[in-house]
Amino acid sequence: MASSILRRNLASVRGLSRSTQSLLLFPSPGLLADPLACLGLNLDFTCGVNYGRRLASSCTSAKLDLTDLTRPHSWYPNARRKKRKVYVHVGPTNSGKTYHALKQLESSASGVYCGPLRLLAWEVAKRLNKANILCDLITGQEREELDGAHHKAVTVEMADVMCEYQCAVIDEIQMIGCKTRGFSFTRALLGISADELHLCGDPAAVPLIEEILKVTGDIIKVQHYERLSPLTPLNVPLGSFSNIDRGDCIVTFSRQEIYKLKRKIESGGNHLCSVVYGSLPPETRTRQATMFNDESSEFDVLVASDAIGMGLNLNISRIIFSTLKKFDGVSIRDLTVPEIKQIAGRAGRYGSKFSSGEVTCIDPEDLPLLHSSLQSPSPVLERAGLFPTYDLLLLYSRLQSTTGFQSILENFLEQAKLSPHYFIADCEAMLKVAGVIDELPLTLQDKYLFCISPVDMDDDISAQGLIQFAETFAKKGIVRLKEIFTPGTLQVPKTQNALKELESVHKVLDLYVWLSFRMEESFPDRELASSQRAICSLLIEEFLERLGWQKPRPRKLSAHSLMKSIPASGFREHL
Ligand SMILES: Nc1ncnc2c1ncn2[C@@H]1O[C@H](COP(=O)(O)OP(=O)(O)OP(=O)(O)O)[C@@H](O)[C@H]1O
Ligand SMILES: [Mg+2]
Repeated sequence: MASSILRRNLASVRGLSRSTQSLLLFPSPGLLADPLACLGLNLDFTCGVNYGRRLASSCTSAKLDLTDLTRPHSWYPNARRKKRKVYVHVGPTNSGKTYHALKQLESSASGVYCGPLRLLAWEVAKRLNKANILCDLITGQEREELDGAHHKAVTVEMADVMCEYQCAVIDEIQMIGCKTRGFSFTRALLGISADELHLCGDPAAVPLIEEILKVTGDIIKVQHYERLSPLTPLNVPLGSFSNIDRGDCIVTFSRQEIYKLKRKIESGGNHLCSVVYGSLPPETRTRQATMFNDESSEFDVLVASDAIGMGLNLNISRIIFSTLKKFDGVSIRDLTVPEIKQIAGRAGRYGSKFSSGEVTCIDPEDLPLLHSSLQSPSPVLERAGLFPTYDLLLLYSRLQSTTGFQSILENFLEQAKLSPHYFIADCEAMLKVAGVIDELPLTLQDKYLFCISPVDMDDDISAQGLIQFAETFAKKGIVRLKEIFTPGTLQVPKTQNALKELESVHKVLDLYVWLSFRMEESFPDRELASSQRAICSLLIEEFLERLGWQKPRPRKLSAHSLMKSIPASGFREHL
């Protein structure tokens, strides 16, 4: 058969990852699997022009459609060789879903926890290691591997689909429907090769999971859970700010509003506020949460964005929504039912200081929406995210007349064929990166890597950081951090703008660390970047502690004293 000859030919081609070569030999038309498979492998993508021509003509004569993504389950031969027992733990927030899945993980000989956030991976690694179960921590920006460990806590993007486990946990599985990150959950769901797979999340994901797994031969068992402690929606709004009490968490969605509320509450003289929001470094978010949780700390109120919606274990007695609207990057919209339930569910965590929770709003007009949302089931998920693999894009690129990653990706996505249970991930952010690096003399693999890197292109400093890294890499093949950033020049921010700038500097250093794990020789200064990144978060915390509060407070480690500061950010002018 022409297609099997083609597969054999392709499998011997230099430049395809080992996993892809084996998949090409796997008898499936839905070939060229794993979206993230290439990332850990050292690939050589210098296939010549002749190869491109040969491949193009082979594909045409074999009528092999590279854009056919209708059988993603066949992309993962390791998982397909198993008849996995899939346990789906579903229920409301705070019902013990993750707790029960982790108990199974702990009692297994080997296993992996896949979470949606670095904070969750950290928490699980810490928990297992404390219980004397050696557990590696692997995220895009961290690799803490322990001799003899058979367990791993990872962010879902880092899940290894080539490894064999006795037990695997995928937490917050309803994120499979997330338009940007859903495809990584699909990949973990279809691809992890484990005897037992535990999925935790919202019941709204169950029909989709059952549908997707119909073709895998896995055995599925759904376990329903009830909330462990009561959550009461109040009939009255907060009223005056003098009603703010210990253990309250005020939720709002803009950074500016968070600091405004913090100042307002602290000016009352009775409370100090910890803050948690998305662009704070994750370690800062954890430390702010720890300070709020600590009964002996004076920071007894939390002001947060929806960044608290997942993961952090917080001693919250009452959630107070300052608004039920949020700007989602395009327009201002109402919060969805799942968002409201997820955030409200942080109050009254089982086993915390507050055994029952309450939820209310500042604006009385928001109460009806709050009440109805808490009583409504989340809308059933209909489709899971999907994204083509690098290898697939590489093969497809050989059939195109352009070398621009942006147009290759756009053309591919336009032609992609999917089954009704899937959607193609929103790759607007990737296309934005492609748009700025496409002209550089980089291989497709390098471009792909920069495009999937965790850069925030809406943040000017982060975007400039990425461009600087890509340009220097294209020119010299090696990016020394000191050429771009002067270590020892960071200082405690004095204004909101300086704070925002420092958050962005942290993101750029984080990006360097991320790149260093994938192109070790070209980004050799990982240690320096990590230490500067840690200093950034300490300085941010120093600022947060000083803000709105004049009384000096002893600290074990003063970030300020760590360095003598000169300019606001250590990055040279172009950053
Ligand atoms: N049987 C149990 N014994 C002791 N503690 C428990 C038990 N079940 C749950 N907990 C604790 O209750 C809290 C909530 O449990 P868990 O995190 O598993 O809830 P969840 O359903 O996963 O919530 P979410 O949807 O918010 O992630 C955790 O601190 C957990 O350790
Ligand atoms: Mg959970």
